[in-house]
Amino acid sequence: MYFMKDIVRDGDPVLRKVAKKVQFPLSDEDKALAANMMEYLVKSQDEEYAEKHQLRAGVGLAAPQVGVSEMMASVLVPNEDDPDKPLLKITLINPVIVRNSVQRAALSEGEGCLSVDKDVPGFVPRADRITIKYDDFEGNSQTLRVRDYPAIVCQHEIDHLNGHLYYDKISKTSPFDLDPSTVVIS
Ligand SMILES: CC(C)(C)[C@H](NC(=O)Nc1cc(F)cc(F)c1)C(=O)N(CC(=O)NO)CC1CCCC1
Ligand SMILES: [Zn+2]
Repeated sequence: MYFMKDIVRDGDPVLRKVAKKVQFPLSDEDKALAANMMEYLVKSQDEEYAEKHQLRAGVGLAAPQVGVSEMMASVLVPNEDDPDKPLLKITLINPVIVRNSVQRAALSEGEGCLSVDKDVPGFVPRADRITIKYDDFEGNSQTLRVRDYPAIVCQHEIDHLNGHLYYDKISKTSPFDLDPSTVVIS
């Protein structure tokens, strides 16, 4: 299980590297890494456990954030209506975004990051819909099409694998200006 002490913070060079592709068959270490990353997200969304262990409730976690420069990220987007049926629960291995909609989207509250302790205000414009090619645990290539909030989370995590942080994408000149055609997601 990871705790906040295990999460690498901005300033550590590992967050600015392009991570290495994961090799198949998965090593025991990589299997454990995937399990531990998803476990963090599950436990951090359990209010009682998160409170007890002072965890920030996470919807996504990328391997570089726990100090492992490999192309693996976990995503767990809860479903307000039914906690037992998350909107998206997936481990993305060697993910590549192969299609971006022209339509842009941004979270109305801006973004944050488990690895960035400071608050950086401003809209983070992203694609509203994306198609991701990734490998599953057996090494088979899979395709995932996501839109809106789950797509924002996937883009945020895949950025981590390529050394990007959310605030890199906030406009320096006008952080709260948005192209009028951008979908604002609350
Ligand atoms: C940085 C933090 C504020 C902890 C953010 N959580 C979040 O935005 N809210 C949240 C948490 C839940 F558990 C359930 C829920 F529906 C909403 C987050 O996990 N990330 C993931 C991250 O830092 N990955 O590297 C930041 C988000 C900003 C936009 C997408 C991911
Ligand atoms: Zn992040």
